Amino acid sequence: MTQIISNLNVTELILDNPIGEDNPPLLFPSNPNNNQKISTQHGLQLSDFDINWQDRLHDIQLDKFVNDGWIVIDDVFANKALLALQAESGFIDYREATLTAGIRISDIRGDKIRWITEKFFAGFYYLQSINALAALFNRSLFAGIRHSEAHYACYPVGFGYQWHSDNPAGRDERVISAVFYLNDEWATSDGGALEIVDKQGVHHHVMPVANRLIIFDSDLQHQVQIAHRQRYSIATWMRRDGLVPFVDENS
Ligand SMILES: O=C(O)CCC(=O)C(=O)O
Ligand SMILES: [Fe+2]
Repeated sequence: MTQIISNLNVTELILDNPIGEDNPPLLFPSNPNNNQKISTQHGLQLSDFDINWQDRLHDIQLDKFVNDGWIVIDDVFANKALLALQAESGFIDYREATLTAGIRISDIRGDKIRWITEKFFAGFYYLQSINALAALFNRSLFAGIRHSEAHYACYPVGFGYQWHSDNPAGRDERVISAVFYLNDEWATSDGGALEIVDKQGVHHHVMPVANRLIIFDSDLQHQVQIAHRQRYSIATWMRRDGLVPFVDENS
C-alpha cells in the first residue's frame, strides 16, 4: 500500500490508518459508535461547495475559453470546502496511475491517483459542483457534456507528467479538462507548473496554487513540470459519452 502523508499544514488528521477499503471516507461514518474524531467530515454539506458559476465565468471568460481554449479561476471555494478537500487529499491511499494501456510508465507520468467515488466526502461534493459548471458550459457553449469524472492526484518529489492531450486520438470522450490545486504557498522554486499550449499556439505556465481551477479544452497539449515538493491536485474531466456509474477503482 502506498502511503502518502500530506505536506499540507492544514490537518491534524494524519492517521496511521489512511483511507482505504477498511477505512472509507464515507458520507456517513461506518461505525456510528466510533468516537474517533473526523472533524472535517462533520458539518460539511453540499451547500459548502455551492458556487454561482454564472457569476464567476462572465462573458469575457467564456469568450477567452472559446478563443484560447483555457481559463483560470482563482479563489474558487470558501475556506471550509477548500480545507476539507486538502484534508481529504492527505488521507488517501493513493494508487499508481496508469496510462491508457493500463501500464504504468513513471517516466511519462509520475502521479499517484485515487478516483473520486460516491464514497468520498469532500471530493464527491467537489464533483457535484463541477457538474454544475458542466451544465453552464452546456447552456452557454452547447458543450454536450453528460457527466464528469475526477481523481485526486499526488506527484511525489521528482515527478511530473510529460506532454499529452487528455483527448488522445480525438476520441471526443473527454471534452473539457479542469484541474483544481491544493498546495498552500506553492513557490516558483517548487516547480510543478502546468505548461499548456493554447489554441493560438502560445505557451503558458500555470502554478499549482491552492484554490485555483484551470479549465481547458481537452484537446490542448500540456505537461506537468517536475515537482520539487509533493504536489496535490484534483484532475477532472467533463465527458460527452454516456454515464458510467463510477470508474473501476483499480483501473
Ligand atoms: O495536474 C496538472 O496540472 C495536470 C494533470 C494532467 O494533465 C492530467 O492528469 O492529465
Ligand atoms: Fe492531462
